[in-house]
Amino acid sequence: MPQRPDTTRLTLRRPDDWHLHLRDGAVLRAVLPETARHFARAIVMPNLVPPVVTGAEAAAYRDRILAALPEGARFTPLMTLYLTEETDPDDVARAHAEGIATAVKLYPAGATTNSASGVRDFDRVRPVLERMAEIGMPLCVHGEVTDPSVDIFDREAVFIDKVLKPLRKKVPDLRIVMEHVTTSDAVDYVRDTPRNLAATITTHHLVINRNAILAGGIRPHNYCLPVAKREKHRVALVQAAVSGDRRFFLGTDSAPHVDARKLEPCGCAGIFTATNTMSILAEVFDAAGALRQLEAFASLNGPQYYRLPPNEERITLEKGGPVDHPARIESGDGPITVFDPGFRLHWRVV
Ligand SMILES: NC(=O)N[C@@H](CC(=O)O)C(=O)O
Ligand SMILES: [Zn+2]
Ligand SMILES: [Zn+2]
Repeated sequence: MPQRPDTTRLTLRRPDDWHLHLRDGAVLRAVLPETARHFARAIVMPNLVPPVVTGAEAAAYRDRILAALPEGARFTPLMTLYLTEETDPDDVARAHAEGIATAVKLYPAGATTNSASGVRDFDRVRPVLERMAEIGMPLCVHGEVTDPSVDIFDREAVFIDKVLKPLRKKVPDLRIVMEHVTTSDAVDYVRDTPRNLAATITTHHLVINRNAILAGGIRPHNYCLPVAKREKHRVALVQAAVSGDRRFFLGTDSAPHVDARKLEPCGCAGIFTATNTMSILAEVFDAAGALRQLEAFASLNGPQYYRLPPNEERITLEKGGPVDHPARIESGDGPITVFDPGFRLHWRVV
């Protein structure tokens, strides 16, 4: 007889976060322990001010992260380089060969928080992309067009047609990760693409749809980019995440901003989920009857696409009475609100 799954305890390989914002200074020191507690590695986003563009800048940022780690933490930051139209292909290749940079990050200029130095003319970065294709270095993409005439809820779908498809034709050997996908269009595109394309899915996009931002009052803490879409898109994301399909894996996009910056009349985009991500994911996968796929999504598919070994260590999650997480964490620059999924959590990392 097949063994009945144990639905109150779940052991999996230690997870990794394939899309994470750690910031710098006081905020870095406040948020890093939240990720290092559960995650072994993370792809660290380079959108600091000024951005992390060169290999030397990535090495210096990595050193600041390592210096901010709590005593005894076992956590490896995997660094990314912020792609600009001035990026030097040789510098990128060197940083990759030396193990300083794992990937390059493409922000269309103006698409999201701290993306002003991003790419306007994609032909100008062709030489970098071609070199990356040669050496097998992945490109992480913020997949939204910035054309103000395109509706904000359509910017991801339009990006696929107007930017990603042509780019993949021009540089077919480039290995791409579509970051934080939010639409069934992106899920379908990844599913229909046999090679060199994968996608990260965030914690919050598995949980909220656009009502969580706008219904019953405006909720800045649920505002991020790409903005959450209709319920049918959230359902498509959950289906992709629990499917076991190796091309979908966890990138929390945990993006801390101090509350003062979130609550301004023009508040910034980003949701901070590092603190309760594993509890939320267990709840989502449990509700979908797919707890056994959580390891693939959080611990196996990412390393496979990045051609890294999965972690040997294990973590155990346990289901019990309601689990409380702090509503906010303190940083030297002010409080940072932790994402509220809107339902009680019962899973905790033991
Ligand atoms: N996701 C967000 O809304 N914000 C991110 C940037 C990004 O990942 O696009 C940030 O840096 O705050
Ligand atoms: Zn982004
Ligand atoms: Zn991000």
